[in-house]
Amino acid sequence: MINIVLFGPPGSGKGTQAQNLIEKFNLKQISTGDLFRFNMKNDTELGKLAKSYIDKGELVPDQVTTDMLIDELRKPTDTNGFIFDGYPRTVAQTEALEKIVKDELNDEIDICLSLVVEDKILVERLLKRGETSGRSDDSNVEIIQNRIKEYYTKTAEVAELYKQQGKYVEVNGVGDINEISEKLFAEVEKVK
Ligand SMILES: Nc1ncnc2c1ncn2[C@@H]1O[C@H](COP(=O)(O)OP(=O)(O)O)[C@@H](O)[C@H]1O
Ligand SMILES: [Mg+2]
Repeated sequence: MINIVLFGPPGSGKGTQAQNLIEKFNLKQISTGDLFRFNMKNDTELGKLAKSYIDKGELVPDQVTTDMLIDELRKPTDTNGFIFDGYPRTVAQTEALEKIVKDELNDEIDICLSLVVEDKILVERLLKRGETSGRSDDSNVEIIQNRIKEYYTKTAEVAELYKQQGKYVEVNGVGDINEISEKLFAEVEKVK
């Protein structure tokens, strides 16, 4: 089993790179953002709750997000491992994930791959994605700025925890998508 945390600010390319990692290593992606969007589209109770945060560019509370992640992880699947995309986003979630992976998979996180992209490029990418994604949180600059602010105030410190464990690797997220993937593949190969 190989378990990867894909880390980085909104728009850094986590979703894009997760697709390539899945194909390369036969992994299952667990994207908390995608799971919330699925629930919002289907207008579930969870979706309605999530929407009240996501539309403002805020993080959904830890407990709600973690419960949803556990449900997803418990679904039977034939996989070589997991890519966690968009989770953990807080210190509490990082601690929760360590416990979940141990309890549910009898395993641990092998590596935290962090995509580094400057803010100006993030905003450009997210506005462009908003033209076609229909995502309410990509629709205007204020919401996007708030998401980036949430990242720096609540999420960036997650990196420190993985650094302390010697599991943190930064990769430049600007440039050709396949070249970035190759760099990520090489880092995964080292811990596989
Ligand atoms: N290396 C890259 N170069 C240019 N654009 C990119 C790159 N990686 C991703 N993008 C674009 O940036 C936007 C955000 O990417 P995405 O993978 O959805 O990021 P995240 O999941 O981290 O929010 C998308 O529109 C995507 O097409
Ligand atoms: Mg994403």
